[in-house]
Amino acid sequence: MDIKAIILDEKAIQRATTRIANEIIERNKGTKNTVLVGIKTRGVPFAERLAEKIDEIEGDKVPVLTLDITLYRDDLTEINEQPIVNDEFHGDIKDKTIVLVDDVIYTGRTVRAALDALVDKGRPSKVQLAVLIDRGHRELPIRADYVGKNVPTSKSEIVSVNFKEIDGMDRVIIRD
Ligand SMILES: O=P(O)(O)OC[C@H]1O[C@H](OP(=O)(O)OP(=O)(O)O)[C@H](O)[C@@H]1O
Ligand SMILES: O=c1cc[nH]c(=O)[nH]1
Repeated sequence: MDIKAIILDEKAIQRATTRIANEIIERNKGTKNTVLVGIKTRGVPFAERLAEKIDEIEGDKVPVLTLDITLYRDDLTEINEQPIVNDEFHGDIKDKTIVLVDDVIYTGRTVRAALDALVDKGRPSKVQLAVLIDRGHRELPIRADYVGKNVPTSKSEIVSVNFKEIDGMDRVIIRD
């Protein structure tokens, strides 16, 4: 694995997380009716970190739910197979403000599948999207409301987000 660049280090991830947590609070004038929904795999620890930050800032414990979407797409190829959604989601989202959380947005297909899964579970009052990295190359008309960092990439590159909870370290790298 050739690391071409370290885009964010641990401190930078912390700063981006704090900023997004503040933006979520500001945009929604608090977080009273808010539920964070982390998209597996790394959307989940990111959502948990955002919830922790929101609690620190607002003293408000927002629920974190987990959405399990398994992609059968190899990010290195141009094959665009549809994500498979596994039904592991337990929580009431009716009339809630949902913030979908993922580590990376690329084609947008994962988020589209997550939106489909979500509306099957109930009718949220609104859905917003938070990502740590937007690497461009969208194939669907989907954009994030909260972005840690926009990273211009070529299609052949891969952005890897590493979180301590899963990978033993915090960093975001670009590799070939
Ligand atoms: O916008 P898209 O083109 O759908 O790509 C973004 C998705 O790709 C990554 O997931 P990955 O498939 O690597 O699964 P993982 O998170 O379980 O590792 C990332 O975590 C996003 O969920
Ligand atoms: O480069 C990419 C593309 C999709 N998802 C990732 O996590 N990285």
